Amino acid sequence: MTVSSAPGKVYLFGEHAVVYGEPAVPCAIERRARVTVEQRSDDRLRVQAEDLSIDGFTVEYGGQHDGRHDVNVPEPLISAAMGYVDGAIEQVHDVTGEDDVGFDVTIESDIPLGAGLGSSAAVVVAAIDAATRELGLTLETDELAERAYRTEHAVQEGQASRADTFCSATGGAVRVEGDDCQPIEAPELPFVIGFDGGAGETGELVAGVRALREEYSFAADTVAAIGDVVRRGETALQAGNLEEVGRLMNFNHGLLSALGVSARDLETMVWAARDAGAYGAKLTGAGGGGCIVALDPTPETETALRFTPGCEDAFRAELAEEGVKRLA
Ligand SMILES: Nc1ncnc2c1ncn2[C@@H]1O[C@H](COP(=O)(O)OP(=O)(O)OP(=O)(O)O)[C@@H](O)[C@H]1O
Ligand SMILES: C[C@@](O)(CCO)CC(=O)[O-]
Ligand SMILES: [Mg+2]
Repeated sequence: MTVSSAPGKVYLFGEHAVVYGEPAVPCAIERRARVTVEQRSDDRLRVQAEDLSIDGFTVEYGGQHDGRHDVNVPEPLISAAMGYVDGAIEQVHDVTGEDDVGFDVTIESDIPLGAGLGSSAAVVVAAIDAATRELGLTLETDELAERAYRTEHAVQEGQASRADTFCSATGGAVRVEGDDCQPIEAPELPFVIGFDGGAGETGELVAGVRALREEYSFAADTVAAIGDVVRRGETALQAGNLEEVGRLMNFNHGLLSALGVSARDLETMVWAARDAGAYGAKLTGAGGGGCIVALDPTPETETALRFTPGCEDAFRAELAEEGVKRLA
């Protein structure tokens, strides 16, 4: 039995634009997906996802489509989850050369699903790491990140960046631009997260931005403008100037809004955070619903979010210095 965990993330700057080669700065947070893997004596895959709904579900299958599951979880949720786990195991078969081994996989996670905190990347990174180690192979972090990226790329139908998977594998604050991925130094960042209880479909939201970009040159300019905001944001980060970082987060949010990936609850939470005195606030991740991230060293934003209609949960997030953790 082998166990690995990997963290989720927030985007300080640059989601969506990073898919088109602009830089982005995601930061890993201490909310993790933990994946336990045990090799089977046959070639089947059995996946138990404890947190996919209140009840969790188990699905066992030998091929892509003969899934049988125990509890009443909506079919689209199951096929989405199986896409990531399937993809991760495919990478494991590929990198180890052992393509006829089966696994029992258990996923436990405290990252809300589809909410912009990188649950998919964390699950994929932890699953690939645990399953390769179960077969006696420990991947270097860069190789692990690359394999996890290929999985997200396949599930998101060819539209993914390396940002989420690199950040989850490496931990800390990182900078990603195309295939250039680097850890960066960052000052203490007082993250506050607001969660509306909802989710967005990353693949669909990315496809929406792509379509806008193709239809309107000003949408392409908006994506390029996000890149400019990120570059200024990096300078502000290096200088430890949180006021400027916050102002640029606000700008970044406005541009994401223009690209159609915000939502009413996200706007309400962003404004509640700003009114409470946060340095800045923006949606994080793919959008459409889910989470916002604000910077506030005082308790004001968290308190305000708790009383904001549409906000289901508000919490502080610590930077996760460590990416993948090998637990057993
Ligand atoms: N605990 C889990 N168990 C099983 N599958 C999970 C779990 N957490 C996430 N997943 C898979 O990841 C999918 C969510 O990925 P998606 O990329 O849409 O959102 P996210 O990664 O949480 O947010 P974002 O990409 O915006 O940061 C789920 O539909 C599911 O397939
Ligand atoms: C929207 C996006 O930029 C981030 C999702 O967390 C997609 C990606 O980078 O693959
Ligand atoms: Mg994701």
